[in-house]
Amino acid sequence: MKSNKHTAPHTTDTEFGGEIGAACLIVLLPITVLFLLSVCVSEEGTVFHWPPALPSQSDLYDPRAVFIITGWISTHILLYLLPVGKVSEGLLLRDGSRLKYPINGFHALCVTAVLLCMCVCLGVPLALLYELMVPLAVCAVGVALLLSLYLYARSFWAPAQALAIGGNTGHAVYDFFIGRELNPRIGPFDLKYFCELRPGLIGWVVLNAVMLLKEVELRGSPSVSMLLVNAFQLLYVTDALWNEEAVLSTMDIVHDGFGFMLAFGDLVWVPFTYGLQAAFLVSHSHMLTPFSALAIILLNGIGYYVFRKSNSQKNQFRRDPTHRSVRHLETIATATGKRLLVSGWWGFVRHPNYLGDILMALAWSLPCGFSHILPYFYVLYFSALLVHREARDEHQCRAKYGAAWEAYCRRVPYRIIPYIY
Ligand SMILES: NC(=O)C1=CN([C@@H]2O[C@H](COP(=O)(O)OP(=O)(O)OC[C@H]3O[C@@H](n4cnc5c(N)ncnc54)[C@H](OP(=O)(O)O)[C@@H]3O)[C@@H](O)[C@H]2O)C=CC1
Ligand SMILES: CC(C)=CCC[C@@H](C)[C@H]1CC=C2C3=C(CC[C@@]21C)[C@@]1(C)CC[C@H](O)C(C)(C)[C@@H]1CC3
Repeated sequence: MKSNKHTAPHTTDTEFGGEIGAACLIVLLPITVLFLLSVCVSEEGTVFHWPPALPSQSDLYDPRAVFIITGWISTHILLYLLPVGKVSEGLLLRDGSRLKYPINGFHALCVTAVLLCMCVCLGVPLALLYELMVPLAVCAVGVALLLSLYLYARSFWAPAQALAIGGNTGHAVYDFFIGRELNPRIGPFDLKYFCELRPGLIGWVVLNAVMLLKEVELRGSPSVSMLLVNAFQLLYVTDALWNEEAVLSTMDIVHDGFGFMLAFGDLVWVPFTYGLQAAFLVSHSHMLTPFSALAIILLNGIGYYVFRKSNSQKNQFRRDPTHRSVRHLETIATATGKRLLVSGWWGFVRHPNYLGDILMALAWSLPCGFSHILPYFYVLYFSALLVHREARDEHQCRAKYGAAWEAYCRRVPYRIIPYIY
């Protein structure tokens, strides 16, 4: 990949099977979401039933879904634009500038929680959203598709230094999928940053709450499994929004363009597949023994501890290596002037944060029992995503740090799971 700060980067390395892989994913990803949701809400008891009960054409569209999705996204645009919370600067861009981002995602979550409670108190039939899951997902796919077309079109008017390194092969389908522009903005409104943390992530936990309400409607009270899935995933989303500033240094914001992959991932994949366990529990109730409930809580607790501690340690070290919480850690120098941690969490494995995330993913599936593979979809997909992400990051770090990275890999030989991988 070649670029300098004034010429458009020209991408030569492709991922996801290049143009053909991208074309297949654009078609297959939405179909997968609709398939998973349809299986989830069907009463089918065990593993897979073939042929699956696919939704009919009339199940796919409902005007109420269009109204709800438009209202939801508009509410979150308004909450994003509210002048509350601090404003932070992102990392240094190729042209030497830094963008400003509002840090008010946690406020948006709190306002959403208040609105949700008001709806429950006023008797708004929120459980109805359970029946609308498929049309809601179809409508969200439509929004992601329109947004990606807009992003692709506008990228041809963007200055060369605003383009991402990875999405400029010149092959339309691939570039549309990966995304050409790094930080597309309408005035101060950052489209990628907004989509990454607001409508999809908060939508995910709201849909979970709807599943809980539906279970109460059907069975009179929520099951322990449903309460655990809701609590674990709410903790994860609250943590993401509480630590919103840390997102500014993730690969998605710093490196990846904004195209169909992230637009679909943020607006459809996250809200409609990350919470499949709760949707599954509505149609397939599962009783947990007190011992298994405690074991699952412990697993989620350990996963969260590893995830949060390791992410915070690296973020603190990158922000201020002299801070008392990190200054005792052993490091190695790199030619770029930055140092790499080789003790503490980052001396245990090369991606301790991924390990914690995978342990939590497992804890979110176990409350659903073992009668069906569907609640395990998230942990399986997520492990594959993190193995792929680890390989991408490794490639970038090797290019960035050269010999120092090799020394780090010799010192810390395991990538995610000690003695296994
Ligand atoms: N729920 C979900 O769907 C997803 C969740 N995640 C989660 O998001 C979080 C962030 O993950 P991600 O953005 O992939 O990347 P990481 O937070 O793991 O960051 C990787 C970067 O950290 C720096 N780094 C790596 N090793 C060291 C070291 N030894 N010392 C100091 N710095 C080091 C390097 O950047 P540099 O040196 O330039 O600072 C590297 O590029 C993770 O917890 C992950 O599990 C991620 C994807 C999806
Ligand atoms: C199949 C497909 C289209 C995948 C696209 C991948 C995206 C779904 C994920 C890429 C990176 C993500 C992150 C989060 C959510 C999923 C996506 C968008 C994240 C916001 C979840 C909460 C975490 O605490 C996080 C903030 C660290 C995380 C950032 C990366």
